[in-house]
Amino acid sequence: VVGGEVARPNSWPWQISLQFQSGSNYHHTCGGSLIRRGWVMTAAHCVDSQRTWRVVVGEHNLNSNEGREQYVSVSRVYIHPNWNRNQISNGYDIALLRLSNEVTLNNYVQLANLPPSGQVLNHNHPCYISGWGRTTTGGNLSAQLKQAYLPVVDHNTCSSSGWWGNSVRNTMVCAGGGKDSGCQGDSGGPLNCQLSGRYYVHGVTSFVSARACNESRKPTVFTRVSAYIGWMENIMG
Ligand SMILES: CC(C)c1ccc(NC(=O)[C@H](Cc2ccccc2)NC(=O)[C@H](CCCC[NH3+])NC(=O)C(F)(F)F)cc1
Repeated sequence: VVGGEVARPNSWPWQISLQFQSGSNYHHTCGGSLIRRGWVMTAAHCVDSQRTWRVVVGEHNLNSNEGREQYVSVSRVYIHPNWNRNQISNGYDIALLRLSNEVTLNNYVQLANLPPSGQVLNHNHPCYISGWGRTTTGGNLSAQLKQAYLPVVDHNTCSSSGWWGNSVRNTMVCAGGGKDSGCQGDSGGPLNCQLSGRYYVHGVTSFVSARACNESRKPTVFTRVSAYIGWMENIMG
């Protein structure tokens, strides 16, 4: 996350860290959202390679053990069948991870609220991105979970010339476009949008400008969760 601030610990209790094994260590690579005690929603581009994954829930500082973390391995990866890694602008950047066992819910670990199928938010609807991604373009990951206020940019604006043009579809959500943005390492994480006093995970972080994470008029682009509710329910049962 470029800009924004460090989140109050566990204030986004469905936020997970997706990590891959490298030797005897694990490295954070993407975010995700806990949507059932045994299921995580993330981006397809995070998991379209053969790696040993683990999910950490209840995480805040990646570099210290704060006693709230639960570590669980991934038993199966379900990537959307239409995902094409060479055509990120086609969308379908969404995947489900079946966990090898169910996590315990508590004050630090909660399920995400998902939006109703088909819901589209209006321009400037209040949302926050959260993640451990780079804090500047080309910079380092954040040790602590960060958040930034990224209001929705409607499709009409986001797909206009000077903005993302025809690189965005209405199965995506744009948000931000100013000084604050997502950045590498935030992929797969949630766009948390407020609806009548509760937060819903309305987006899955997908892409930013290749020039600069917070390039102006290139809002962070998210997979629109409400476009994939049916697919997810089919997989999870
Ligand atoms: C739609 C098409 C024109 C398009 C394709 C790719 C991009 N962006 C990108 O590729 C930039 C590149 C980059 C790398 C490092 C630092 C800064 C920027 N990376 C990204 O946007 C990666 C997803 C890449 C998936 C590739 N298999 N996502 C993210 O960084 C995140 F966190 F915002 F979700 C932007 C647009």
